[in-house]
Amino acid sequence: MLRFAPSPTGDMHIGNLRVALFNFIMSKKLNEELLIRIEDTDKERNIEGKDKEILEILNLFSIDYARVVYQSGNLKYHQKLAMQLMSQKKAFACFCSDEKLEELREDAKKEGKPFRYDGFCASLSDQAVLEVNAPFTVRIKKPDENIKFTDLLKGDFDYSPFDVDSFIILRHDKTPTYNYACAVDDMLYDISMIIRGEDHVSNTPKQIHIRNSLGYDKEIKHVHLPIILNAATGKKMSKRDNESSVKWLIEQGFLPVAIANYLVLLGNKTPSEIFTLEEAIEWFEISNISTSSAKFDIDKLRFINRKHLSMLDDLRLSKLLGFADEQIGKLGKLFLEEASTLKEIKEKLDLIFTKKQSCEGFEEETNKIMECLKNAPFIEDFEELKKYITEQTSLKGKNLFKPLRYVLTGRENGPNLSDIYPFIKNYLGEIVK
Ligand SMILES: Nc1ncnc2c1ncn2[C@@H]1O[C@H](COP(=O)(O)OP(=O)(O)OP(=O)(O)O)[C@@H](O)[C@H]1O
Repeated sequence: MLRFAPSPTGDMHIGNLRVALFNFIMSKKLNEELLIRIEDTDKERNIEGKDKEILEILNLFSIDYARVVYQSGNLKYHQKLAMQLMSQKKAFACFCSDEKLEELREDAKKEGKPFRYDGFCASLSDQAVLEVNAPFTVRIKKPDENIKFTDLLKGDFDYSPFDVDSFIILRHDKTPTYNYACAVDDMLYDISMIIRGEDHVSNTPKQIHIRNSLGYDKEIKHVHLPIILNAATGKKMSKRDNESSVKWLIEQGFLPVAIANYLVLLGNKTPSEIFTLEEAIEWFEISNISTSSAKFDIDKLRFINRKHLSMLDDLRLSKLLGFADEQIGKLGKLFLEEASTLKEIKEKLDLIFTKKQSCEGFEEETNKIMECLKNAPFIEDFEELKKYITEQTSLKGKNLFKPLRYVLTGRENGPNLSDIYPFIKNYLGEIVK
């Protein structure tokens, strides 16, 4: 089983989505199930409703999963297994106060060394532990040997016991810390491959050490994907960045298929530039992913979105634009030279259908054309339409074309009227109302 494990701490961004997509693709390739695990143990950072939003986004992208679990639901296992570790002397009660730990941190800083726990409580006798009447955390003992693992993308890693340290697994309130809950859950759900962002590389030896200590010997494969950076700030994308939020991109009119295409293409060797997820499942290889971080390039996404919009079925596009007429889908595609999203196409359509004022400098001509069209019979062809208006109004040349374009499209430039007309001829009454 594979897993995608988001925290419900903000809007899902495209860095998170890329991880979800790669897990989905690999679950299909390996013919294994995908688990969604909502990592909600850090109560203070959780935001109400974000879990539901994440699941809605996964559905929108057709990322199908076998089940959803909430990490907080496994508290009893986290605690039970911590007791097991304590009884086996692989973990110990730590009574060190926050103040003392802060002092150790300060000392390490002064010496230019990384902070490590000094091991004081590791050697307390059982009797001493029983006699101390103070709150305690549970720490796992650091490993005796180096923790090694191979990342399928980044190669071999080797961490000394000093790197791993004796770290807290249960807090004072006996809730699990991030690494502990994560390691236990990956074991409980029989996860075979962990695909996540490289911000988790340093967590991996700790999580392996926890499972080793619990006697779990099934090897889990690891893939740490490069981080996607915010193009403007050059920093790791965060759930607080609006313009990388998946919700925002969808609201702007980017198609899920295009966003997925962009995210799989980004920093990857692919046989073509434009593809669907189903196609990507055919040829996807972890080893083709670049190990360097990538910047989110919205212009590239706009280009890919245009391509997917142009490939959409006309009726489907029209429905996405709020109509149910394939002619409107065809019309929408005409605007793809200048529009890249559903929202931008919709803006052009709105200009056609909203009530017009008057074309500047051609007020009289505009009125004449409007009146003429209001009384016109149904005209099939644009050449005939021009002829008809000229016959009725004597307008021609610039005096005909400028106001006519304005009357039909609500603007002074854009695709050829002869290209637009076939798709709007059925709506003429509405357009000149
Ligand atoms: N900028 C990023 N690029 C690529 N992957 C990322 C990025 N940020 C997070 N991830 C990955 O997204 C997955 C879900 O993580 P999580 O929900 O904790 O997101 P987060 O953005 O790190 O959240 P928070 O900012 O609240 O810690 C993890 O596998 C994480 O490694």
